Amino acid sequence: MTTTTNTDARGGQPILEIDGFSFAYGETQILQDINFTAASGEFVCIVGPSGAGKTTLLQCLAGLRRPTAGQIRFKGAEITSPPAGLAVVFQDYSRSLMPWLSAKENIALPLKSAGIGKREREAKAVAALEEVGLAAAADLYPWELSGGMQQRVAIARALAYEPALVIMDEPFASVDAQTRADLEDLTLRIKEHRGITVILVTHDIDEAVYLSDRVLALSGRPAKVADIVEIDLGSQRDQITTKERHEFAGLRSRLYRLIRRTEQQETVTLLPEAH
Ligand SMILES: Nc1ncnc2c1ncn2[C@@H]1O[C@H](COP(=O)(O)OP(=O)(O)OP(=O)(O)O)[C@@H](O)[C@H]1O
Repeated sequence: MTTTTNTDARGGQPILEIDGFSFAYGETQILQDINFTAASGEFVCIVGPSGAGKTTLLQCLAGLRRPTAGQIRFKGAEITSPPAGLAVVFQDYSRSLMPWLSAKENIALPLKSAGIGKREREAKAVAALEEVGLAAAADLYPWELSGGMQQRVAIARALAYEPALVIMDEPFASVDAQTRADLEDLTLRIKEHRGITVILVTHDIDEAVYLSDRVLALSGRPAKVADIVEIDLGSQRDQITTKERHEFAGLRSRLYRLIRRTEQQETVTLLPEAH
């Protein structure tokens, strides 16, 4: 295990450091020379064209895959397997929740593997359900809950673990627009309240601007960092007034251009040569 004493842009110990990171599936290079540092308490969204390698990067951050070059560090220690203090929320809540367990039991299950006693597991599960506004659904099964409620259970399960860093892969992609907005605001509130760091992959540029302190934009094949965009919209976000601001529109256009440029470049590369 390697440890470092780097500091982040705010002068503190960075919670996450991606250092000269590259990844290949066999001969196919997917991500190349990615460098990024997240400060404790930051909300970072990762955007990029489809197939850029965003999920692959998250899997490496979560310790589920190893980089083929470079290093990822969590609290200064190299990630070589899923580290304690880091929780993951996936898009597909229907597959991530156990259908034969109640909401409360789904949340308590990973705590059992962490060696936490029965009464404490139960207390943590109930508290986490309260935090996501689902106290009344503790004894319901996933199939008795709406999609948005199931994703709240998945978020509660991550929170019960009391992580310092939550990694989310397209967590709101499978719910309707109003539920999505509610879940975005819930995630912002939890992040603020708990002071945790969130790294979230999304296809939705508006969502990235709305949620983030910074957006990491990936582009190219293999994907590299196209830009790291500061989202200077203050810590209080509102679905209507924040999105009405001209700064919001400017940031959204800037990110769209970055992503579109990549997609156009790819189209040009794929066109057959003229004879
Ligand atoms: N297990 C795997 N083996 C080989 N190639 C893979 C594997 N998983 C993903 N890939 C390829 O790696 C590339 C990046 O995939 P990844 O899912 O990380 O991209 P993504 O940016 O998350 O895509 P999307 O936005 O469409 O979800 C794609 O070309 C994909 O086909």
